[in-house]
Amino acid sequence: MTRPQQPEALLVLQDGTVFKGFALGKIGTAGGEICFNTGMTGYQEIYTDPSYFGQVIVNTTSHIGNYGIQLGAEEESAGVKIRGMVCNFFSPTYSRHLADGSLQQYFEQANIVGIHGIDTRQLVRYIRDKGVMNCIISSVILDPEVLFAELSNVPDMEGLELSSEVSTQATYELGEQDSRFRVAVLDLGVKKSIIQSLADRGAYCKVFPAKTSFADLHAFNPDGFFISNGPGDPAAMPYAVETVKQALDTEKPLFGICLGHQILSLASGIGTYKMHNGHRGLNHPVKNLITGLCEVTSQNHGFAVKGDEVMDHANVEVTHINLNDQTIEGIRRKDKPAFSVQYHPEASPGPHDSRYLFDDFIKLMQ
Ligand SMILES: NC(=O)CC[C@H](N)C(=O)O
Repeated sequence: MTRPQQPEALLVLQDGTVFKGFALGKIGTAGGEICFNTGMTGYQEIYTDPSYFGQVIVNTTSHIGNYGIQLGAEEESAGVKIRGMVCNFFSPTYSRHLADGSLQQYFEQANIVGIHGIDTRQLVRYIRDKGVMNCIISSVILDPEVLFAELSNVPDMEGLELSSEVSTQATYELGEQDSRFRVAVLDLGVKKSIIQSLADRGAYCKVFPAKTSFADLHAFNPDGFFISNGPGDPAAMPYAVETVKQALDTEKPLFGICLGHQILSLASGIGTYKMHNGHRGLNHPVKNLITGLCEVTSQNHGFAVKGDEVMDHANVEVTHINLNDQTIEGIRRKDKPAFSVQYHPEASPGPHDSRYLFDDFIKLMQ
């Protein structure tokens, strides 16, 4: 079978390594932090997850685009949040009768630049060994040296505050108004399926912009606080740390996911650090140290909380650890009704092993 002529594209890494491939999505140039996700499915949920804002995603699954896209149902936020995409085989056509369109059109409309025809096994092994770095993709600048020079304009993820760029601008509500539980959701880049998981369990959620003051959250008279996932470096978010500190003082239940877990840790005096490579995929094994059971989890994070500082903390205990690298995956406060996990119990996409955490939060509010 002969393929139609495709526009060429280049991927250049921060250390100067060049990969050649073909353009997908919009013709253009895009740079960001290069991250790989090993999930076998759920590409649209990944691309619309606000936690990926500013990042170029390498999908290690070799076929991308083949089941098209669905508007609404498979979107974790209003529109695509990633900066760019890299894959092996990109399918411009799709076969699924429920799809609303092709991934190619979806990316074109969202101005997303991508590259395919890349040996993603080679690329992932490379960045796995060298560690996380920035990259740039282009289907218009095809001189590697010129493109490499453009890379210096891509900001470093470390120290970058991004939540306020993806958070809601105005408050909104979800769930039944006369519900037994009112939850104040601090939106640091929240995924839709997380708010839905709370609403499905009978919580009436009011979602607040990232930089909302504690006083405004408190004015909603919530039964509990939820601190969401989101992009960027948690250490660059003193405003959210301050809000969480004040929320803890109320002695009301507080639950954090991913970035929310990192913010709860910072508010408890535990530091965070940038990992050599993040955890991004659907099959990360986590051990629950309270029950002794293992969970298969969905993950997406590039920062983590400092293990030794958790261990030494008088009022914080480790509840979950990652069985691949022993990093901290969950904590709880001994002196407050507050807990958090580094991974994604809403698991959209992903396994459902960890959904009990939403039930635990509801029970704490009872
Ligand atoms: N999914 C998230 O909330 C990610 C948190 C944070 N931005 C990190 O990369 O570690």
